Amino acid sequence: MSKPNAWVTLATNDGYAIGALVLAHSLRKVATAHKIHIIYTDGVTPNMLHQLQSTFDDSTLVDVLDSKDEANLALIQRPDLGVTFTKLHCWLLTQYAKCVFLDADTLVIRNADELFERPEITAAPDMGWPDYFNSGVFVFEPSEETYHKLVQFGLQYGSFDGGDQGLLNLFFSNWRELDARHRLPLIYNLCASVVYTYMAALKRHGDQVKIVHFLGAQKPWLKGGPTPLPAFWALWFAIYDEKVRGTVPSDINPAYIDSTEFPLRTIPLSSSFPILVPFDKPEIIPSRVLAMSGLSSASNASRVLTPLSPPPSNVPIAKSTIPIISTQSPHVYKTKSSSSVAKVDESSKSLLSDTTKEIESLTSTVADLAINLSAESTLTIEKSSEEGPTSDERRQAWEQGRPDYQGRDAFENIMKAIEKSLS
Ligand SMILES: O=c1ccn([C@@H]2O[C@H](COP(=O)(O)OP(=O)(O)O[C@H]3O[C@H](CO)[C@@H](O)[C@H](O)[C@H]3O)[C@@H](O)[C@H]2O)c(=O)[nH]1
Ligand SMILES: [Mn+2]
Repeated sequence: MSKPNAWVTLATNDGYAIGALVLAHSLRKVATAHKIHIIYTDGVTPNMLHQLQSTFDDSTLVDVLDSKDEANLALIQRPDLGVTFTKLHCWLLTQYAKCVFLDADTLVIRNADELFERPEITAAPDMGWPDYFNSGVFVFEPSEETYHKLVQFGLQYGSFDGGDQGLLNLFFSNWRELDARHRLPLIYNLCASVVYTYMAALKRHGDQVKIVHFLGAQKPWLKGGPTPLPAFWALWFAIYDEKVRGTVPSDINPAYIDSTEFPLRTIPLSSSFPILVPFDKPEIIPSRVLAMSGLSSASNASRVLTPLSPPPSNVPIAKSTIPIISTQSPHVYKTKSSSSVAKVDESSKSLLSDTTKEIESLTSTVADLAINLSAESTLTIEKSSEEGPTSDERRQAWEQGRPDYQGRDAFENIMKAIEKSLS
C-alpha cells in the first residue's frame, strides 16, 4: 500500500497552537483528502495538546532537550536556531509520501490539494524579497537523509535571517532557477499583513486566493489589531468562533485573546477591496464578522464600507522601530522559546502595537499623502484650479493603481510626503 500524503504544521506554544487549530479546521472545511499532522513541543500546555490531538489526524512531540537527537545536541550550542530546527523535523515524517508544510499562522480558504502534485521544493516568492521563497507554505518530501543534510547545513552556515526561511533558502539556493512547477502563484501564500503596492493585481486575483498567511508580528490570536486586509482576518475569526473558541481551555496563557476583544476596525486603503465569501456559503459568515468587515449583509458584500474608528484606548502608543513594510518578525520569532514565553508575550505585545500603528500610518500615508499633498502649503506643488479631482476621486485613482504621477503625485511630492510622515 502506498504511503499517504499530509499537511504538516508546527506549534511550540499555546498561541501558535490556537493558530494550528484554526488552520486544521480550515483544511477540514475545504474537504482536503489528505492527512493533517502537527509537530509540537512541551511548550504547549496539556489541555491545548488535548485539543490538538483531537483535531489533527496525528501528532509528533519534538523534545528540544532530548539529547538523543543530533540536532538537539547541537542546539545546546545554538539556542538562536531553536524553533528553526524544530521546523526541520518535518522532514522526519517519513510515514508520508509527500507533505505540504503550513505555518500555524496560515489559513486554507479554498481546497488546495493539487499542491501535492508538486515536487520538492515548491513554494511562493517572499513578498519582501521575491528572489527568496517564503517558508510559510512549502511542498517537501520527507527523508531522513535530507533532514540530516539540513541539520548539518544549518549548523555550518546558520540562517541569515535567524529563522528557518533564511536557512531553507540557503539550502535550496537554486529555487529561483528551478522550473516553473517549483514556484507557486501568490494565491497559495497571500500575506495578509503587508500593504500591497499593486492593488489592481490584488483586486484581480483576490477572489482566487487559496491560502492566506498572517505573516509578521501581528497574529490573529494576539492582541493588536487588523491588518490592511481585514477581510482575511474576518475569515480566520469566522472559523475561530465556530470551531475553536469554545474549546480553548481556560488555563491557556492569558496573553492570548478571546476574539471578542478584537477591535472592530477596517482600514481605508482596503475600502474597495471585496470581502471573500468563505467556502462559497455567504450565510455562514457570522453577523459579528460582517460588522467587523463593515458589511450589512452578505448579498451586497462587495465593498468594505466601515470608516476607520479610533484605536482602542488601551493600546499603548510606542515609538516605533519597525520598518515600514514589516513582513518579517525575526525578533518575535527568535525569542519565543518555550522557556521565555511569559517575558516575550509582553515584548511581542508592544511590538504588535508598534506594527499596528506603523501599518496604519503607512496605509494612510500611501493613500492619504497623495490626497493631502495639495493642502500642504510648504510643498512645492502647482496649485491646480478648483476643478481638480476631489479627495474621493484621488483615493480611487490610487486604489486602482492610477495615481497622477505627472502632477500632484509626482515622485518628488511623494518623497516629500513620505519624509514628512516619517520624521
Ligand atoms: O514561537 C514560535 C514561533 C514560530 N512557530 C512556528 O513557526 C512558524 C513560523 O513562525 P511565524 O511567526 O509564522 O513567522 P512569520 O511571521 O511567518 O515569518 C517568516 O519568517 C519565519 C522565520 O524565518 C518563517 O518561519 C516564516 O515561514 C516566514 O513567513 C509558525 O507559524 C509556527 O508554526 C512556533 O511554533 N513557535
Ligand atoms: Mn508564518
